[in-house]
Amino acid sequence: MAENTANQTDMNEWVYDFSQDSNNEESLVEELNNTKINNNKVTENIDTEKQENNYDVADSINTQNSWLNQFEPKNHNDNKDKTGFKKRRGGFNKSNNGNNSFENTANYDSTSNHFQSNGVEHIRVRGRGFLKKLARENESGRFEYNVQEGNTAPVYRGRGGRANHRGRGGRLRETSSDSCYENAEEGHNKKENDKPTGSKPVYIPPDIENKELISGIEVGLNFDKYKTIEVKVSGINPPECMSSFHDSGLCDILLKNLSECNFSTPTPIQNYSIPIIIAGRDLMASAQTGSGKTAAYILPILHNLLSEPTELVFDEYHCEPHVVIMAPTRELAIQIFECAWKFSNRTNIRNGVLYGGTSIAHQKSKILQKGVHILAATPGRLNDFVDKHIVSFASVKFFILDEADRMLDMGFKSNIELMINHPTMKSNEKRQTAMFSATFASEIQLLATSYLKSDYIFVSVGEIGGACKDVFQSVIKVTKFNKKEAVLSLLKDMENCQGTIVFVEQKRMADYVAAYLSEMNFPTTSIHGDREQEEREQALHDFKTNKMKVLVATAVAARGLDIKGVNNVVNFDLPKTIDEYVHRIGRTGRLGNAGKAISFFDPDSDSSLASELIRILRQVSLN
Ligand SMILES: Nc1ncnc2c1ncn2[C@@H]1O[C@H](COP(=O)(O)OP(=O)(O)OP(=O)(O)O)[C@@H](O)[C@H]1O
Repeated sequence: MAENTANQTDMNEWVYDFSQDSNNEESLVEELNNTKINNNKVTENIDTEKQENNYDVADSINTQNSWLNQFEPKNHNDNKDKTGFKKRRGGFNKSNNGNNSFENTANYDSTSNHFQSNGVEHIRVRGRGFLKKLARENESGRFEYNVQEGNTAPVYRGRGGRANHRGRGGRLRETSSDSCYENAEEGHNKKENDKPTGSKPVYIPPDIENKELISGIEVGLNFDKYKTIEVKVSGINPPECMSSFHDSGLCDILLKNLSECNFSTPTPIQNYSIPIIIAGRDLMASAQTGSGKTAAYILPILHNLLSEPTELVFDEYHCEPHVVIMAPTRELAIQIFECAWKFSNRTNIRNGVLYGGTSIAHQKSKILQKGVHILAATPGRLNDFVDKHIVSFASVKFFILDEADRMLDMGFKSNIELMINHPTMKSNEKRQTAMFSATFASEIQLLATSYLKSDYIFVSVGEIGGACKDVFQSVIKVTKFNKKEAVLSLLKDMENCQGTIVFVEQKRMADYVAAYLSEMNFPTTSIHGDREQEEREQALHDFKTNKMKVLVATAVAARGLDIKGVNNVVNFDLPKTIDEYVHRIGRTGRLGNAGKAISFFDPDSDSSLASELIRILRQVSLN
């Protein structure tokens, strides 16, 4: 019987034999259950029987709460912490009182609902109406939350410890009735659907201040391998692809910006997309994660705006962007905005971003101040602005769907259709439309064609939906009861766990795992849809600046996020679909850099993914 910890098994011992052609799903599942892969091998190493190691099996087996109970800090001696707040069912409150094991948790995040034992009291904030927040500045100038009934004072938060300032060094939460009702967004916080309370703190995000943080990933050793990837192009009369940025016809100012951003050689998706978009053609494109799809559409769009300038229409009530870029998550919308901003340097191009969880008034004033040429947005907030006639599509030249397959699946489709069919939106024929993703199921491709001109071009770089080959993938059999220890072992075994993203399926699990790892002295933060937007951005900031070594995330961080120094992705829970797996592991191994992805395969819950998982692993091993 194998030992109950991940590090007691040699992960290379069991090599999956890809020569056995096993098409039968059951046998694949069995294979996964019994042995297998690492670098496209599956290893068996975690025994399911030592569950009691984690928690009391007898009273909890097979119930969700019991599964969560294993994360309960061991020293709880009553159901309430000293603040008087009841512990969550199956979970816990975090406070630094002496009653629980979090008193020594040095590192769990720095924001309001995460624990930090720096001698400052940090209380988990449980939602509006349940816990009132009081901003109190501590000695370092940093704000924290205190529990005090009846206090609804505005709360300010500073990253660098400066109060009453916005920007990276200080952020403002205003108290207003300006509420967000959107829901068309991944990781959307349900609390945002609450009726306005009149005292809801509204988050005003910082302006871009730290250019270093948006400077992008550096080219890795395997960058040259991009040249060997097969590219397929279909459609009538496709424009010639380019071979260098200097060939591209992009205007000089953009070439200068490119060189400042250390973009010296285009990636294949850029080689093909840039000429196609410059030529005015519609495009559906697929290329592996981390291969530069964002610049592949931003650069030709900027070129068009600069070489064929048209008047920007806006007044104090509304604006008419020339370019609308849709993304499924807030953080991705921000990232696209930052990318456009970076390449618009020295031009008169104005960029804007709209996303939920933030002050509507603030975003409105931002885009109406001077108008915007390029607007990156999440669907819910954009729809809201369109409904309120703040944004009109009357001047749209380009409509872009990033993560297009996600934008057109059931979750977002109706929102996208609302925009595409909006009375102010130009017809397919009169606007240019482009769609990008690393995954593109054929039924979504079919649906997508109805939004494109009939002579659109389709480009695929490598296998559509294939995993990035620079990610070393391994799968370990771990049952749910042993995952906690397995992830701990993995982190301990890593020479340096800096830059590790741990993916989980449930929002509350993200908090539990993050709290547990913090307790085990791994500086960890979390991002998921139940966190306030300010906390989500703070978590990403802390992870990007290496303040936190580990980021525990739900699907909200699976797609598109481009973070330097992500070396490892751990699938604590495997996702439900193989496409999400491909996107998750694509947070590492970007732009020719090597990365590692380790997935816990639980036969009880993951067998439906087994055959697809093996297909993806085989693809990589065969090339
Ligand atoms: N030609 C280039 N030269 C140097 N850096 C580049 C180049 N193209 C893109 N990059 C950088 O590569 C990183 C990945 O780019 P990007 O986020 O656009 O990838 P992507 O294909 O959209 O990934 P995903 O599928 O995960 O969304 C970014 O940091 C970007 O700045």
